[in-house]
Amino acid sequence: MIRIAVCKAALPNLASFSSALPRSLPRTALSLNLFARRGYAEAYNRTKPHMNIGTIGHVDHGKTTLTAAITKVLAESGGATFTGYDQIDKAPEEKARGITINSATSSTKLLRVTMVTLTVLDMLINMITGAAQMDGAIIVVSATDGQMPQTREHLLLARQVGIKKLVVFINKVDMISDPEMLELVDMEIRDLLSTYNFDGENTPIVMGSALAALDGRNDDIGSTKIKELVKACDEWLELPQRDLEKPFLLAVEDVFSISGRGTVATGRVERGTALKGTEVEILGLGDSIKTTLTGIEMFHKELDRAEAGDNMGALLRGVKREQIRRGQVIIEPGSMKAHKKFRAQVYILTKDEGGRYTPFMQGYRPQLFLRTADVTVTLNFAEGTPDAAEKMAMPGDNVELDCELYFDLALEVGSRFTLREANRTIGTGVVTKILE
Ligand SMILES: Nc1nc2c(ncn2[C@@H]2O[C@H](COP(=O)(O)OP(=O)(O)OP(=O)(O)O)[C@@H](O)[C@H]2O)c(=O)[nH]1
Ligand SMILES: [Mg+2]
Repeated sequence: MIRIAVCKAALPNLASFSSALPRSLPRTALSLNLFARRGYAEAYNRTKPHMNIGTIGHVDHGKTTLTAAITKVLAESGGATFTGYDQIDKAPEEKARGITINSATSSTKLLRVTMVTLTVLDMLINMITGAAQMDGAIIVVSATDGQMPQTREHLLLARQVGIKKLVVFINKVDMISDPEMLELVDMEIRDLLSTYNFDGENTPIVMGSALAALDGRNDDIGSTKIKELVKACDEWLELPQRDLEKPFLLAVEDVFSISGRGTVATGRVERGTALKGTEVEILGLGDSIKTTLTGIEMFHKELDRAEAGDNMGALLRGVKREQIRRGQVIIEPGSMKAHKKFRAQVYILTKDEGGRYTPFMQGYRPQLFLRTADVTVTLNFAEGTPDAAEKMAMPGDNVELDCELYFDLALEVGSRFTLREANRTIGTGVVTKILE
């Protein structure tokens, strides 16, 4: 009870983290499956709305089974290609493999979702760095356990990356004979949703069995419920608003040298649009470079234009392989600056949310993850904080910190980041003031 109260107290600030695009997501000990806006070239069509929906939830609650079940049930109506359980968490060489799902319902929203499965590790890194975005989520909760620490951790972090709505799937109802038990889980999860600033009252909760659907038995708790879940996603989740109007920004994920062509940086367009032939600036982690975007590639096709939400390859004129790296950004020249010092509002995760067990003091140095960058940062209590030298930041606290990065990064007021140490997320923050 007390823990929840602590989280609640932290929420007004967390809510203000939302808005716009995610900069980071949690490290979790789970496999996370993503329905992403990537896919086969022939399936790609800009006029149809796309959505990225991730499955989240506590370990073993049935995320992978559910993903397989969705593809199976939708495959029967021609809306997807069945992807077996074994294939879902596998590591494909190209990192992401698309399975197109045409929503089976008559909805206008999820006309076409491309489901991409990533390895656990890639998924974690992508989520942390914001390279993969989720527009909505299905949170899977096992009816046998009810909410668990990762259920809470994922809700918190989903909120922090700007997910405003999600759909709940209470799984494994085949193992529950007492209907009162299901009512309890329902109530408990609605409470929890409200605690984390989701609409606990109106969020659709579907109860069923992913395994039954996958095995093709007990349709009343199996395939019927999967269809209900897809319909709920269609109706309840909102199409994302892409930051099309803002100046172009691409977070560099990877860099390749293509013989005869030059250097290509790949990554997700966080905002704006870019036309082939425009001037761009490479920013962060040292000197900035001005160059020309000589080519745009997506799904092995040459395009003239890329926009927010796209994953693109950027061919850059006269830039050597070693002049650009992961963690930098490619922007409209002059639209942003790189900084080392800033003030931030930071929420320190509790141990139940996967965070630290112990407080930390002034001068603490974790890793800061911002978009695709990962840089050591020194944390001090904001200038003017009374008794800063003795003060401690406790798990569950919301603190104002002055942050000093080891390398400069492209950031601005509103930029969001994650703090990590020894493979765990210990805090999430938002930049409130540039200091230097
Ligand atoms: N009885 C029952 N078992 C289920 C159901 N759904 C999944 N399971 C079982 O629960 C176990 C965990 O399911 P997964 O789909 O691997 O769970 P997960 O959330 O992907 O687990 P991690 O990736 O390890 O976090 C497996 O043994 C599944 O067969 C269900 O509806 N009923
Ligand atoms: Mg799994």
